[in-house]
Amino acid sequence: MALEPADYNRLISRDKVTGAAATAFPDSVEIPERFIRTGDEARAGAVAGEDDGDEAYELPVVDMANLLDPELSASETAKLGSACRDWGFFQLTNYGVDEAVIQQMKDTTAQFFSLPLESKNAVAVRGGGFEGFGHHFNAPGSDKLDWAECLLLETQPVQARNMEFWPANPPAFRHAMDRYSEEMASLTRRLLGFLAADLGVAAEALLGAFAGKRQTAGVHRYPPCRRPEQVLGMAPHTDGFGLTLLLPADDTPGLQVRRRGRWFPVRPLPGALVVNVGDVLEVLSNGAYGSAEHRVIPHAERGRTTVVVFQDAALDGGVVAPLPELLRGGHEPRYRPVDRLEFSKGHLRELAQGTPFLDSLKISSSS
Ligand SMILES: O=C(O)CCC(=O)C(=O)O
Ligand SMILES: [Fe+2]
Repeated sequence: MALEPADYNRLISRDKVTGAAATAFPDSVEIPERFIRTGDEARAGAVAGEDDGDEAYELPVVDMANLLDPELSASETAKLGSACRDWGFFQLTNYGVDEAVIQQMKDTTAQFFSLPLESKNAVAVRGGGFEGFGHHFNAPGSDKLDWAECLLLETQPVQARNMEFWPANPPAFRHAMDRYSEEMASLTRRLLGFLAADLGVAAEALLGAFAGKRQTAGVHRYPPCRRPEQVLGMAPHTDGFGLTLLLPADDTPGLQVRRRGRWFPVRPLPGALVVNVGDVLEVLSNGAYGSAEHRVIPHAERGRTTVVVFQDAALDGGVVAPLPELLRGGHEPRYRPVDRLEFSKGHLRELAQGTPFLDSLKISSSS
């Protein structure tokens, strides 16, 4: 059974950005209580690079031009595979999308966020729903807010769009998002061919799992915060879809990836996308790829804007399970199959209450 946007509306609670929150952002010396994360586990953990000198801690970089070059493709595909196995994250360069589409997405996003709050609230979340302009998801057990504002939209398939949440101002936003969304869907298909080669399955098997599935966009703005150690731009989480593609609209750092217990800051390369494995792809790959936890820390002086696209996936019948091809030849499944809707509920429960979900699907090996 497919998960309808309406299902998300019942599962997710988002808050409208109020005038009080909006005035907290520019004047970030006195942080309102609702944003303060002091004592929060979410802020815990060593950050790599701050205290460990020469250790290499950069995210792997994968070059799409190399993937497409017959002479370099095999070694670049191996690099892509090892990034997905070892990090669950990589930066993608030379990804071959028309620069004008990227630039218009960045420009219209910046214009949208610079509008007065009343204009942005023309597309505000409604009734604690999922789509529209607001804060990120809120955990029912906690009323803490992220130091961020965010526009969430269903972008693919086209019939799933709810245009009342697509900003009419700036006037070029809708067109920009439409084109950007199409480009990201086709880039995803290109990447899936190489991921399939790395996993040793037919390209159609992986492409089939993503074909016709939802694409959701998250447009995020993290205002500067003069007390960044007190707040979070986004709490630690994994992404509950197949694959995530993130466009940094500026060069402000802030995203951190958890690997082997430490947080690794992502330094966006000019002209690169940040791509990561979501929970669904971890299961499809039978655990070969890992969906890594990540979080956002605001910058003390500079705002940060990102445009994120989540590509969903599932097997026939709307089931999330390891690709059957990976189980041939006696390989045991490492996750039990679960209906896509149950999967979303489990993931959202994890976001809200911290109950680990993917772990609950893992089949412990009998040997
Ligand atoms: O904006 C970012 O850097 C991260 C956003 C993110 O993790 C998400 O939207 O799931
Ligand atoms: Fe994320």
